[in-house]
Amino acid sequence: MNGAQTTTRAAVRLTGLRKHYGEVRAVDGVDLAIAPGEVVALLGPNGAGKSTTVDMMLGLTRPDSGEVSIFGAAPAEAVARGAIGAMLQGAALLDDATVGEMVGMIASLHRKPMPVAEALRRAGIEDLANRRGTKLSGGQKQRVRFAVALVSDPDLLVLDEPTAAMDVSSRRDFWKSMHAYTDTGRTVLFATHYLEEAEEFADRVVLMRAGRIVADGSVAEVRALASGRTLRAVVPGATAVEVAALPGVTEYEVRGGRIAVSTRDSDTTLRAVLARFPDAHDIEITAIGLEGAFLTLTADEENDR
Ligand SMILES: Nc1ncnc2c1ncn2[C@@H]1O[C@H](COP(=O)(O)OP(=O)(O)OP(=O)(O)O)[C@@H](O)[C@H]1O
Repeated sequence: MNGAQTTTRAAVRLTGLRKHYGEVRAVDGVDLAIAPGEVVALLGPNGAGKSTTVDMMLGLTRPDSGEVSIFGAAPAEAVARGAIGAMLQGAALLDDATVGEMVGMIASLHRKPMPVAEALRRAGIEDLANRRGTKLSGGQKQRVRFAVALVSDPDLLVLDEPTAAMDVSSRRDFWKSMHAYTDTGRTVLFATHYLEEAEEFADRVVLMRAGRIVADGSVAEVRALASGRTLRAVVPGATAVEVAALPGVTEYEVRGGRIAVSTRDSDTTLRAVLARFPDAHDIEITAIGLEGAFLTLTADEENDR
């Protein structure tokens, strides 16, 4: 865990980052180092502090305390150098300009942009080059924002919920283009609500809750933090007291002859179920997924504020 903390020159290094809004501790002491080439998913429930963290990384919000370093420089400098490409939630697009003009305008602000046609191709919107901002669907606008993020040919891409408003097939295409980009060794940090996107596309998952990082590691590591299995079975006549007494059980539910238990040791629990309830049938054991880990690790956030 935190393997990247030891690298000498991190792509991103956040140290003791804090941002409070009155009573709300939007970001409450975040330390994070991302090594060049890593693809990191920033996960967390609504209000966890993801967007505030991203805004501070980009120099859009000034931290109350702590530091942000992007390839060893302050955010404003990294942005001016074209080292960061950002795709923000609902970033404004120009209604009267065409897609090609918009991406071209951003390209002209940078010293070494990639050709506009290439940015459009990478974002999968070559066919929209002449379309005006007002005529774009929500998902198409997202791709235009992606092209804008790419056109400076940045080493670090920061994406806040990039696939919001995209349908399933656009989402798949988006991640395909993203892969093509990360295969060239670029660093990516993306905030998302989609656990499957984190599982599928990130090398590393950083889980935030109430302004803090509560888990950081590979998908498998984060999943293991909330390790355990769920055992479900039809067990005629089982009572709550009997089920609660089964070995290994941490949580249980008994309803209409069906039991569902969370267990630390599913082998032992299963043996006990079969010994005590020979009529048990339709037995199913499932591993806790990233979703289970997410729910466990982000539970009780209201109590933390
Ligand atoms: N400008 C602001 N003024 C006051 N409070 C703010 C401001 N920006 C964010 N907050 C609060 O800070 C907390 C963290 O918000 P933030 O947008 O960073 O969370 P998030 O993890 O990105 O959430 P979401 O998944 O809903 O986008 C929330 O409680 C939010 O209401």
